[in-house]
Amino acid sequence: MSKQGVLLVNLGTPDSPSVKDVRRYLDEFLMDERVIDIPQLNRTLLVKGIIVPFRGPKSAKIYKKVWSEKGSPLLYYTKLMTDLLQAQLGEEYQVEMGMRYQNPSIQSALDKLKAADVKSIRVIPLFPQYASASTGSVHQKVMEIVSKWQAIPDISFLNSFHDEPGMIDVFAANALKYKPETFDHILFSFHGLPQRQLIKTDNSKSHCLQSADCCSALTDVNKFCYSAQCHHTARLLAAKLNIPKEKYTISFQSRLGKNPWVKPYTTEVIDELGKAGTKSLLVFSPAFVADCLETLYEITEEYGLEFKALGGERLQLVESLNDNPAWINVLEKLVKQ
Ligand SMILES: C=CC1=C(C)c2cc3[nH]c(cc4nc(cc5[nH]c(cc1n2)c(C)c5CCC(=O)O)C(CCC(=O)O)=C4C)c(C)c3C=C
Ligand SMILES: [Fe+2]
Ligand SMILES: [Fe+2]
Repeated sequence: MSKQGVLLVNLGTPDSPSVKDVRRYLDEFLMDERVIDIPQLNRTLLVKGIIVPFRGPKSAKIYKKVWSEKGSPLLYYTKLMTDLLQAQLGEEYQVEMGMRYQNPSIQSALDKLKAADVKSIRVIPLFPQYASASTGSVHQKVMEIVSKWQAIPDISFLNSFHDEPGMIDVFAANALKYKPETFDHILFSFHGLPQRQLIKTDNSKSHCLQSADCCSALTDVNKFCYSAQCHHTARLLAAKLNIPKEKYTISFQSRLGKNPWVKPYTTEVIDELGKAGTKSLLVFSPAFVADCLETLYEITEEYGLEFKALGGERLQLVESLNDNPAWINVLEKLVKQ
C-alpha cells in the first residue's frame, strides 16, 4: 500500500563553516525575494555586492564556533527529529527532511517522496510562528516544485503552531530545570523581522503597526502577524510557568540592515535590564525548534557577554526542542491533525 509522505523543512545552514560555503549559503538565503523583499536589482547589489563579501567571513567565524564533529547544530537536530519521527510513525509513513536553503534541499526530499509514489504529503515548516520569509517561502518552494509533477498527490501545508500546547509544555519543562523563579527576569527573544513584512501579511491593511499595542492580542485580523503570534507564544509560556507580567519581556533579535525591524530589539532590552541592576536572566528562544547559531552563539555568547559587561551575573538559555521525545509526540500530532 502506498505511504503517506511527510516533509519536515527547516531554514538551512552552510555545508561547512568555510568562508566559501557560508557565502554560498548567504547568497541563496538572502536572494530569496521573501527574505530581502526589495526590488531585484537593489537586492542583487546589496546581497552580492555588500552582504555576501563582507558578512561572509564574519559569519564563517561564528559558524566555526558552533560547528561540532556532528556538523551544524541546526542540521544535526533536524535530522534527528526526522529519524525519530519516522521511527514513531512507522511503515505507513515516509518522513523526509529538506532545508529551504542549501542541503539537503527541498527538491531532493520531494524527489524521494515522488520516487516512493506517496499518496499524500504533509508539509511541516519547522517555524512555530508564521512569517512570509520562513514558512511562506517554504510553501512557495514546495508549490513551485510540485506544480511541475504530472501526478500531484494530496498536499497539506501547516501554517503555524505558535499555540500548540504540547510545544509550550516542552519549552516550559526545559525551563523548569533552571528554576525560573530564581531568576530576576525572563526574556522571550524571538528572531526578528523587518516591520514592513508584518504590514504585508495584514490582509486588512488597517491593523498591523497602526497602534502601539497592535500585536498584544491575536485576533482574526492579525492571525498571520509574526509578531502577534510571537507575543501569543510568550504569553502562553508565561501563563504555564506562572511568570507575572512585570517579570518578563518579549524582544526580537538578529536585525540585519538599517530599516526598522520588529521592536523592541533584544540587545536594547538586555542593555536596559543590565543598567537597571538585573543580575540573572533566563532566556527563551521559541522561534526555533532546534538549537542553532542564533541560540548557541547569539544568545549564549553575544548577549551573555553584553549582559555581563553591564554587571549581570548569569544569563541562561532554555534549550530548544531538539530531539526531546515529547516534541516528537507533538510532531506526530502535527502530522495527523
Ligand atoms: C524564525 C525563523 C526565521 C526568520 C523569520 C528569519 C528571517 C530573517 N533572517 C535573516 C537573516 C539571517 N538569519 C540567519 C540565521 C538564521 N535565521 C533563522 C531563522 C529565521 N530567519 C535561523 C534558524 C538561522 C540560523 C541558521 C543556522 O545555520 O544555524 C543568518 C545567518 C547567520 C548570520 O550571518 O547572522 C542571516 C544573515 C533575514 C534578513 C530575515 C528577514 C526576513
Ligand atoms: Fe534569520
Ligand atoms: Fe501585528
